[in-house]
Formats: sequence, structure tokens, C-alpha cells
Amino acid sequence: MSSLQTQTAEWWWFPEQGRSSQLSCVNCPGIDLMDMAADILQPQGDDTARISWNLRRKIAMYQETFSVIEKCPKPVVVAVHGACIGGGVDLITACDIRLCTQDAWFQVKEVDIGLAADVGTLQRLPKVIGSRSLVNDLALTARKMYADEAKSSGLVSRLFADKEAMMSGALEMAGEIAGRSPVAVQGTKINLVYARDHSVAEGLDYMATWNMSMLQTDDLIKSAQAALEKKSPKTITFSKL
Ligand SMILES: CC/C=C\C=C\CC(=O)SCCNC(=O)CCNC(=O)[C@H](O)C(C)(C)COP(=O)(O)OP(=O)(O)OC[C@H]1O[C@@H](n2cnc3c(N)ncnc32)[C@H](O)[C@@H]1OP(=O)(O)O
Repeated sequence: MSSLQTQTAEWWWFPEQGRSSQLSCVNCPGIDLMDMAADILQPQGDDTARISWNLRRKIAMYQETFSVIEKCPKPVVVAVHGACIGGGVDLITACDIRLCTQDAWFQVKEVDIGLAADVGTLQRLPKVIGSRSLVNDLALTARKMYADEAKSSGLVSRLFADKEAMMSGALEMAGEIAGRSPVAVQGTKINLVYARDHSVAEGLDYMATWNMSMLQTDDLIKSAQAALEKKSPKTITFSKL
């Protein structure tokens, strides 16, 4: 399998006490262009049908490597510094919260290497950035988008002066999320992803079904009690989900 070149990829997990959040720090030049030649460009099979079938299966496998981030019930915070190109954009658009440093830049570079991005960018970026014109501009011209535009367009929600400041902010944010009830946090992520892909009526219906069981959690009582006592949710011990 071709690999995604990730010059820096560090993952933090916050699993203690069922706390829910994950953090990843990336600087990613995209798919390994050397690996790609051996893998994608030489699909195996006895005839066109079989070659195509095998290639389709491989593409689906690549797609899944990013979709699992979205399927993970725990929120994933991604912190980007430097270049985030091609597969890097596929990766970050599958994450829940995106942060970057002032030196970060983003590039949907696939058209430059002769292909249509096929592992998530074209499907998720339009849902992340409100402007279809901007998405088309980025995906069709492969121009670089720098940090300020990434922030103003909504691709990232917070911008930091440098990697050190970003990692401190990102860890604090992940800690804030991890300090909340895992039932509330994971239910929020799952319902937000569902709502993105469905009508408001369908989303509300799904939510009602979700909460008919989840509202019965002890976490609600504990959290409401802490709120009444003006205590942070981080002071509560939630059982592992
Ligand atoms: C599972 C994946 C699924 C989806 C795939 C999606 C498709 C894509 O990802 S398309 C995008 C592919 N990536 C690129 O086209 C990036 C090309 N690289 C660059 O633009 C630059 O190298 C850079 C990342 C901006 C870094 O520039 P700079 O700091 O000036 O360093 P360089 O001298 O250019 O590179 C250093 C060294 O790294 C090699 N390299 C860089 N990127 C790749 C890559 N994507 N694949 C393989 N190798 C790469 C580069 O050739 C240099 O190697 P040397 O041996 O030192 O010459």
C-alpha cells in the first residue's frame, strides 16, 4: 500500500477515565510519489475487468484509512504546521477540529499529478468550507492556500504563531473536550456527522432515538449537579464508555 508521507505525525490519546478526545499534529507532503508508481500505477489482474476491480478495491481501502477518523466516536483534533498537501488535506478534512500555525499552507495538489483527488477531499472539503467557488478554485488550480485564508475560509478554526503555541493550545483544547462526559462528547460528534449528511428532519429523528437512551446516563445528573455548584466538569469522575 502506498504510504502517506507524514514528516511529523504525533498522536495523543486521552483515554483515562473514559475521557474522549484525540490529537494529531501533522506536516504532510501527501502521498509518497515514489511508492505510488509501484502501487497504484501498476494494478494487477488478468483483464480490464479484474484490473479495474482490484484498483477499485485498493481505492476503497485508501478511502477507509481516512473515513475511520470520522467513524471514530472520539473527536479528533488535528494541528497542522508547514505543508499540508494532497493526502494531507484528505486527512485533515476527516478530522473534527483543525488548527494550524501561521506558517502552514494547504494544497489540493492532485490535478498537478494528473488525478482527481479520490480519498475524501472532494467529498468533505465542500462541507468544511462554505464557499463552493473557493473549493473549486483550490481543487482545480492546485494553488496554495496560506494560513490566514485557511482561517478566514473556516478550514481551520484557530491560528497560532508557531508550533509550540499551537501544541500548547491544542493540548489544552483536547483536555477541555476530554474533561467532559464521554456520553455527551461522543454523542455530539456522532450526531454532528450524521446531521451533516442528512436533512434537518432526519437529523432530529436520529437525535431523538439517540437520546432516548443516552439521556438516562448518570453523566447528566453528575454534570448538572456540578454546573449548579459552579464546578468544572473536569472535576467529575465519569465512568469509561
Ligand atoms: C494514501 C494516500 C492517498 C491519497 C493520495 C493523495 C494524492 C496526493 O497526496 S497528491 C500530493 C503529492 N505530493 C506532492 O506533490 C508534494 C511534492 N513535494 C513538494 O511539494 C515539496 O517537496 C514540499 C513537500 C513542499 C517540501 O519542499 P522542500 O522543503 O523544498 O523540500 P524538497 O527538497 O522539495 O523535498 C525534500 C525531499 O522530500 C522528497 N519528497 C517531498 N514530497 C514527496 C512526496 N510526496 N513523495 C515522495 N518524496 C517526496 C523530495 O523529493 C526530496 O527528496 P530528496 O531525496 O531529498 O531529493
